[in-house]
Amino acid sequence: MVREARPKVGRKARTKQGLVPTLTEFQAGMLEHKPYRGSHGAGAKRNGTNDRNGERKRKRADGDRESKYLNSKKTAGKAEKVDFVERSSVKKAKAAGDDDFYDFGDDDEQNGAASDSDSSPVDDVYDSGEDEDEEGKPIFSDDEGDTDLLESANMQGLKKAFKTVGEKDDDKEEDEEEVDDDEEEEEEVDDDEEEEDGEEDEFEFEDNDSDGLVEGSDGASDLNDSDVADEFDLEDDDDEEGEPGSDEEDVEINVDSKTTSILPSGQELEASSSIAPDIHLSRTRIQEILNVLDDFKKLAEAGRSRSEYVTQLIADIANYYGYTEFLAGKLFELFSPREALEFFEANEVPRPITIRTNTLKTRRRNLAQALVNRGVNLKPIGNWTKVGLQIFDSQVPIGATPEYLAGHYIIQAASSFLPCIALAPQEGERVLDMAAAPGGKTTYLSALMKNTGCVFANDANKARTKSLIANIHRLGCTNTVVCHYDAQEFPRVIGGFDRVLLDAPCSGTGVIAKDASVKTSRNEKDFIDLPFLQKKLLLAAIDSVDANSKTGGYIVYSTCSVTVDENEAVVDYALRKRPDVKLVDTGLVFGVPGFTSFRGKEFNQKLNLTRRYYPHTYNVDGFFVAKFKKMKKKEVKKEETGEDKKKQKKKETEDEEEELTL
Ligand SMILES: C[S@@+](CC[C@H](N)C(=O)[O-])C[C@H]1O[C@@H](n2cnc3c(N)ncnc32)[C@H](O)[C@@H]1O
Repeated sequence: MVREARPKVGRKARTKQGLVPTLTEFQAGMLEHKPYRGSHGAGAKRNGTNDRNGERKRKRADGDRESKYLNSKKTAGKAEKVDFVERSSVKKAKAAGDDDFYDFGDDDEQNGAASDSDSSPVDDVYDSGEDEDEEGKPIFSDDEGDTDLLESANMQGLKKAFKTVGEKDDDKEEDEEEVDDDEEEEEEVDDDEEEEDGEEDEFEFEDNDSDGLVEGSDGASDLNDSDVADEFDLEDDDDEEGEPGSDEEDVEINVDSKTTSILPSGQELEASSSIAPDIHLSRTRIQEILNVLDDFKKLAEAGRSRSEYVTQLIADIANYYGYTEFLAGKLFELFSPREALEFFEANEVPRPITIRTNTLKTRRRNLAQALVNRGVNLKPIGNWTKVGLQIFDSQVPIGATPEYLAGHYIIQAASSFLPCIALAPQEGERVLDMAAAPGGKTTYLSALMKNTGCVFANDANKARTKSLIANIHRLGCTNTVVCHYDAQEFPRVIGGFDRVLLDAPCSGTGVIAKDASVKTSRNEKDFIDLPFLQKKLLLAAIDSVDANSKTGGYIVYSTCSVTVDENEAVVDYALRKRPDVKLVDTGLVFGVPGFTSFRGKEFNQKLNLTRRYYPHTYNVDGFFVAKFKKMKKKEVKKEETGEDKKKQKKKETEDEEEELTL
């Protein structure tokens, strides 16, 4: 029986006791991982590469944090339950023969299963995320090259992360289905051959989830609900509130006794400013403050304002997770306090390894079969993509298989598929990919166009075009022209495109799980400079599109950042500056609608057509996608009603003010 855990939209962790599970608990969860499919299961071995110093450091820091936390839990009399999780996990690890169970920070050998940047013959291709732009900060790409920090087993980790104490398994599917053969019919390779050789029967995917998201779990645990409850001592948590010994009661007692002392006094604050921050104090207080914020009237200390609690909460989050207070605050304000915590927790866990089938060379089922034969455990990502595969574990380096070298697939983050799907380029069109390196999206566009028409793949950074060219060659994209202009120079360089993709340079706040340096490297100036560049690039993208294109006239803007400054604010600006474009539906089947207002700022109401993606909701990188349609002159006139004109006037005044700040 296959059991699936899928993070859901807006799902809240039920933290009746303590925080969502810690990294140690996440890792403990990994040991339950079993291969979803195929007879070459590599057990709980995790994927990764040798090139992961930053990641190791982060994990060590997390390990330290965890052990500190466990110590603090013990002193707080809570040790038993946490300790039990540890002990039972160790037992499982031993049973599974996993000697490296505690070696989370130093797993070079274990991680040979994924793209190995040290040994891969295509080293140069994997440079994104490590390259530096002119300011010396990384340019973020969610594609190949960044994936070498990913680990397959984290899906189970996320499952544990969001399955907090007492939560029911309501999101698990027990039914297995074969993937509908119809979906394969839409793939590029001719179906007829397939039917003749009857390969459908040879390779059946199981259970393609109807919600179409990236799996939040390995989907392979054979524990049933009661096993899970036994294993992690969850039974009590489903008890009625207030029952003796229930965790609910623990929380109440905890809160009652601490409401007066959660926030530090002035003296304590002064004293703490001269000593090193206490991570386990922060962690405990995070939960206590969340409890207070849940029921402020009842639980707040007299004379303390909500903002005092929020300020302390942000400081504790910054301290515990290692962010600057500035960035912690900026990200915190996107969510409710509890959801913010889910977001920060999800940033501590790598996203699943995913690959995209290159339909110019093969079809997904053939690729899957070939990889299964090599000892790769995988399954389709979800219903929303016919070309994506999620890798659970592998006995071979995913970045160096013969299929990889032959260009049958590219290692690509699932979120990175989204802008290409939204752009939906058609055969025979002229398409511009304005910021293309290392080419994950360019090569997808090329495949969607079946190597017809022309994709202009541009990147301002000449060094990065090396990896772009390498990917284009490896994947056999013959309809592509590479250039390296500052994209602001379009359409002067060349214009009149049917479609333009602007996957903009951004702060990378959606990919913190991949690059923890974002936590401390981004400052206020970045969130002025980057949107400034993004706005200019977006206007250039719009101006490069032919409104009279017979088949297109579309622009897609995307970032792997979750901040409003880099997303809705940029799109709203473009709508004001270019009345000949309107937002249209992205066609993406999942994603949270973009903000139509944020912290007192009103945006164009059509911003609800844009889509946001978060690691904690969909187990994909944080991402943003907006799709515009450039209108013909006649259409623009029709759109402009009297009401719109009034609004336009108001916006123009705002624009002028904004110009002054830019
Ligand atoms: C998010 S990455 C693009 C990832 C790429 N679309 C992919 O899918 O592989 C952003 C890219 O923008 C490029 N870039 C930065 N400023 C640029 C500019 N002014 N014009 C064109 N490209 C620029 C960077 O070199 C970087 O490769």
